[in-house]
Amino acid sequence: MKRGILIILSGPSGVGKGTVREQLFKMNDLNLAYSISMTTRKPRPGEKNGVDYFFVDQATFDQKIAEDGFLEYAQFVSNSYGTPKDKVEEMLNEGKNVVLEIEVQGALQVMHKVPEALTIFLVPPSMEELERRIRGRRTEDESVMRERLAKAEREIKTKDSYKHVVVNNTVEQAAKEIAQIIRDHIN
Ligand SMILES: Nc1ncnc2c1ncn2[C@@H]1O[C@H](COP(=O)(O)OP(=O)(O)OP(=O)(O)O)[C@@H](O)[C@H]1O
Ligand SMILES: Nc1nc2c(ncn2[C@@H]2O[C@H](COP(=O)(O)O)[C@@H](O)[C@H]2O)c(=O)[nH]1
Repeated sequence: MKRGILIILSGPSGVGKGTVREQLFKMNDLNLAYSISMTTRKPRPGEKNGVDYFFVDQATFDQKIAEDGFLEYAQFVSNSYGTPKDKVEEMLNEGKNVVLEIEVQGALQVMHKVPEALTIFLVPPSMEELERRIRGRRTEDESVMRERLAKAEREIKTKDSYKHVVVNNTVEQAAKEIAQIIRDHIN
């Protein structure tokens, strides 16, 4: 069986990565599988363990680091996030095109380890719109939101490290552009 490809979908918090990803997963020809990350962040209302994330405490996360169990991991605004590597490997071997929806430090680690990965950076139409989106989601308190927005300014400066940069004007347009990038890559 042909091995799948690794796809990194990165971009600042609140830009719409998760929303665009949901749209992409409706396109069956892309043969996508989602890598569920591990995090020490507390679940938001509606988030499910083993679906949105594996929610763990810091000791469990640190144990996973000690076992060399992550493809990449990073600290993001007071919480740890990482990609469990065994599952990614399994899905790639099953021929799936595996999507990592991760922040910039982790993305740079994967680019180093897997230079052939397809890397896509999603940017907002403007910083004002990014703030509107992250505020509109109502998942973070004011101080965390400010930290995420400050980080976003720095993250966007790394966009040229990615093979593709896509503006998330509308979910449909961004998903369509990313789907085409993936199709061009796999076909
Ligand atoms: N193109 C768009 N136009 C308007 N609103 C959007 C668009 N894309 C996403 N949104 C909204 O912006 C908010 C943030 O989106 P989402 O949670 O998908 O971002 P994210 O990049 O995955 O964030 P995080 O990295 O923090 O998980 C959501 O309320 C979502 O509905
Ligand atoms: N480096 C990694 N970043 C990850 C991973 N899983 C998610 N993320 C990114 O963290 C921020 C914050 O996420 P949130 O769910 O708290 O809003 C966001 O940019 C995610 O894409 C991971 O495994 N590694």
